[in-house]
Amino acid sequence: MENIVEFNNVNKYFKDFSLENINLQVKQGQITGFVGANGAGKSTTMKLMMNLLQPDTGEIKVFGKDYANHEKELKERIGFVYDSNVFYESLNLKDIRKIIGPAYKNWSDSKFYDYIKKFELPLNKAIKTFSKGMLMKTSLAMALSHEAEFIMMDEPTAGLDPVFRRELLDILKEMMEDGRRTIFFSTHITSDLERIADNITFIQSGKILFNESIRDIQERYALVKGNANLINHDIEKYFISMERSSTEFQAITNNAEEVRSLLGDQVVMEEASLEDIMFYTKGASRQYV
Ligand SMILES: Nc1ncnc2c1ncn2[C@@H]1O[C@H](COP(=O)(O)OP(=O)(O)OP(=O)(O)O)[C@@H](O)[C@H]1O
Repeated sequence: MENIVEFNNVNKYFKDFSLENINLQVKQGQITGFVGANGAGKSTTMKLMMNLLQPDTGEIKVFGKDYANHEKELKERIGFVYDSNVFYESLNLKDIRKIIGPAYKNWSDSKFYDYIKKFELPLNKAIKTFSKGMLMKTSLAMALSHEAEFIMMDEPTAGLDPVFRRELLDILKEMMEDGRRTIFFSTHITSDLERIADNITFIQSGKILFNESIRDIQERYALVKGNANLINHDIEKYFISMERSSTEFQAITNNAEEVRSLLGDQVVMEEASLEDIMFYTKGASRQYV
């Protein structure tokens, strides 16, 4: 499978924060969810992906090409979807089409009008009257109208009501059906990931903790429960977090296969939710990752 984005040993230093040695691949034809706590470095990583920031060291390639020599082509192929209004507030969608359309080689007016209709957006109303969800759909319609193959979104569902959120996720899923597009989006909402993501990239304090398919993550991690007398140093090293009383323990492992082979029927193993995995991995990362 082709990588749409590749970060190779990327470092970016700010005064009080740095992205450290980022190695990251975004796979073609898939939806990757980008998660991490507030301030972990998600927006900074996405700005690097769009060339709004440049790395201090390391290499970034998009569609196998660098920005230094292919900026215009890459910008044509990428759609950045956001929920804030970057246009004059009094403009409507018809005005915006006239400004944005000519900027893109592959712009299609008919696609634009199709999406506006599909997303039930008003053509003649000023943008300042749009809700957050409508702005998100506007931005998505723009990206799809210039045939963006790689769609990047910074927290697309934050602040949307549950009905609208599900509608937007369904639109994203539908967009993926012809297999030509790739989506990379940041979110704090794990149910969004469970609904649509194929892969998860997890960043913490400027470092990537994992970048894997959801299926692999769910196979690798498990909740383990059992009698406290089963715990010894050899077992404990497979746990990224553990709570223990004098009689029982409950732990989370990132090596379910090994724990199963060591403890088998003596313990109960259950699927860990993404929320559990992120919560416990975060706490454990200083020690184990
Ligand atoms: N231009 C800049 N100059 C200096 N520091 C910066 C700059 N941009 C971001 N930072 C710092 O980098 C850190 C990471 O910020 P970033 O916006 O990438 O996090 P995030 O994961 O997107 O957070 P959130 O989920 O809250 O949006 C923060 O501590 C922020 O203050």
